[in-house]
Amino acid sequence: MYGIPYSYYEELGLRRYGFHGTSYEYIVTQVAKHFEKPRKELNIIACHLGAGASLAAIKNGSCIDTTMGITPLEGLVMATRSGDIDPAVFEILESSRKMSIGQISSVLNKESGIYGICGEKDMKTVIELSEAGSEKHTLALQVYIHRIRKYLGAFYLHLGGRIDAVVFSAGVGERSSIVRHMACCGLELLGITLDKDKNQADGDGLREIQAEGSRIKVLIVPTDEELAIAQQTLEVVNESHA
Ligand SMILES: Nc1ncnc2c1ncn2[C@@H]1O[C@H](COP(=O)(O)OP(=O)(O)O)[C@@H](O)[C@H]1O
Ligand SMILES: CC(=O)OP(=O)(O)O
Ligand SMILES: [Mg+2]
Repeated sequence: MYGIPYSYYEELGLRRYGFHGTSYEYIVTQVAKHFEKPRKELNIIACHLGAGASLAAIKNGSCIDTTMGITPLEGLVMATRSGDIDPAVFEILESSRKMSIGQISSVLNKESGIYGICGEKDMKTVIELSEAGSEKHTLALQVYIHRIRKYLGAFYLHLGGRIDAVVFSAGVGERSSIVRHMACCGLELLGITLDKDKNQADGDGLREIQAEGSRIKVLIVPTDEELAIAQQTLEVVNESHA
């Protein structure tokens, strides 16, 4: 729920909703298989970090919280989306820049996020330029990571720390060892420790990258939303013929 008048929920269906459900469904299935555990017993924090990005807290195999809202604009700082922002920004831009709601909304969706901060939306390039010493690109990367960690902490508490795994998925989550390292850095006391070499190693398929002795596993799970859609479609078709 949003903390706004209840009638908006009743009359307009205005509530938090969430996205990337197809990817999370696929991830839960893969992780349950990997741990040979019933999915009803699986607690994970899943990080779907693509151009659009979100985190999901998954308890007993079901999502109990996610960072996107009624639209994909809420939550993490993404490639071009701002993520969480004070709604007062609308009023400020409307009065100072004479922008319409539609124009502001378009800027927050298409010209904000890491692109808004540093002028580059491809995370691979942002990291390269940051490593080459660009302050703007370093700032964008730090803001991006800061928001991921904020929700990682929140979801850790939602799950009472009883977590089987933190999962990284989608373009950035699967391919960027630096983002994974920055997201998990200093979390040893929470039971999350990455293995430096495993995190940096090339590979494909589901793999574990936590250090030995890390209470919580850290996984890379290549997501496959197309396959998940095909499988779910097949289930529906089979059910309707049953
Ligand atoms: N090696 C890499 N390091 C960092 N980011 C990467 C790497 N490879 C791809 N990406 C990033 O992954 C993102 C795209 O992820 P993807 O899940 O394919 O996106 P979409 O949300 O469009 O489905 C892009 O921002 C791209 O820069
Ligand atoms: C919801 C969303 O933004 O998805 P993606 O960017 O992964 O296409
Ligand atoms: Mg995607």
